[in-house]
Amino acid sequence: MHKTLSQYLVEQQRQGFLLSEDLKALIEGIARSCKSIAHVVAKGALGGVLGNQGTDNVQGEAQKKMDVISNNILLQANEWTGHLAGMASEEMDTIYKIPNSYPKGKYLLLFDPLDGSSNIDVNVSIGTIFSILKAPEDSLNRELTEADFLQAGSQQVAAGYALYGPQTLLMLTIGHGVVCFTLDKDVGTWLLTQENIQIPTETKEFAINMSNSRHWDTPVQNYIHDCLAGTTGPRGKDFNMRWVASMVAEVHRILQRGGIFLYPWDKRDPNKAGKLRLMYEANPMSFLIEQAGGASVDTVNRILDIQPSQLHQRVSVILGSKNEVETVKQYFV
Ligand SMILES: O=P(O)(O)OC[C@H]1O[C@](O)(COP(=O)(O)O)[C@@H](O)[C@@H]1O
Ligand SMILES: [Mg+2]
Ligand SMILES: [Mg+2]
Repeated sequence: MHKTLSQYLVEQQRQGFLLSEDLKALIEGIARSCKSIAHVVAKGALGGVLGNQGTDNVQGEAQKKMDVISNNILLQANEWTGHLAGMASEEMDTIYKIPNSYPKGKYLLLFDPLDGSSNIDVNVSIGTIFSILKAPEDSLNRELTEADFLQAGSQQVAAGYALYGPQTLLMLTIGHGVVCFTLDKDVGTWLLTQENIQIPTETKEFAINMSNSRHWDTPVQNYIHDCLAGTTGPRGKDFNMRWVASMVAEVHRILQRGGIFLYPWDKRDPNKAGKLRLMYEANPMSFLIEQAGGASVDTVNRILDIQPSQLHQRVSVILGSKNEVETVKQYFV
């Protein structure tokens, strides 16, 4: 018999893994929101949810209808529960403070409501990424500010993602390893299907958007060049390549069978630190990857140690199998 998400969380509490009632209920609430999003995603053209919304988000990216729908589902499902002080999302200009008419809680929820937007209309895997922080103690008796969210990824108390693919999955860490739940759509329940997920330390598979290669920095060019050289090159082995263009799908593959994922800084827009967002993508994914025995860096620095200075901050990301990340780091020193 598979355990349900609630049974798993109660068990974690009993084992003393510092899981408050509020945090437990918050995670269950996020999982319920992801179930709703999965339902809408699956309707596709029948639900009239494909295509563009006709608006841009704060980062100047065209929003898909599903970006906006998913964002609203997460806001509406979690604002009234009393577990949160505020929320922040890739799709909102600034933070969302819990309205005064609702009870205020002690956690902050940050999310990428729909990751892999370019894949929505072509029926390729997409997901929802989330990160939970504690609101600073002193913020509970005053107006919440953006600065309250600017905490290093190492401060996360939980993180995870839902993956809307051939199966609907929920990957979760509360700081004690990584577990995976599969949505049983017949009964609408998340059931525990994998525990103690461990990323193999070695790999022969990389994921990078090769079309950007002429814009890469020299260390990235050198690293990929050596991978492509295969058995006759300095790495002495043949590599395979994958690029789904949904970070959730790439990270999921790496959590299952190892690999390395790179979305590095490049010269297309030299003032941008990278494409991916630190608070909504890089931090939660880095927490999961480290909890599964992998590594995650910008170039040489651990992503979870970065002190954010802006809510929508971007970052260069290199994550995956530990020894391969270590190898890439050597190209930067
Ligand atoms: O289209 P590109 O440049 O290959 O970028 C793909 C990357 O962009 C992202 O889609 C960004 O996520 P959003 O869809 O949430 O904007 C990542 O999931 C993915 O790794
Ligand atoms: Mg994303
Ligand atoms: Mg997104």
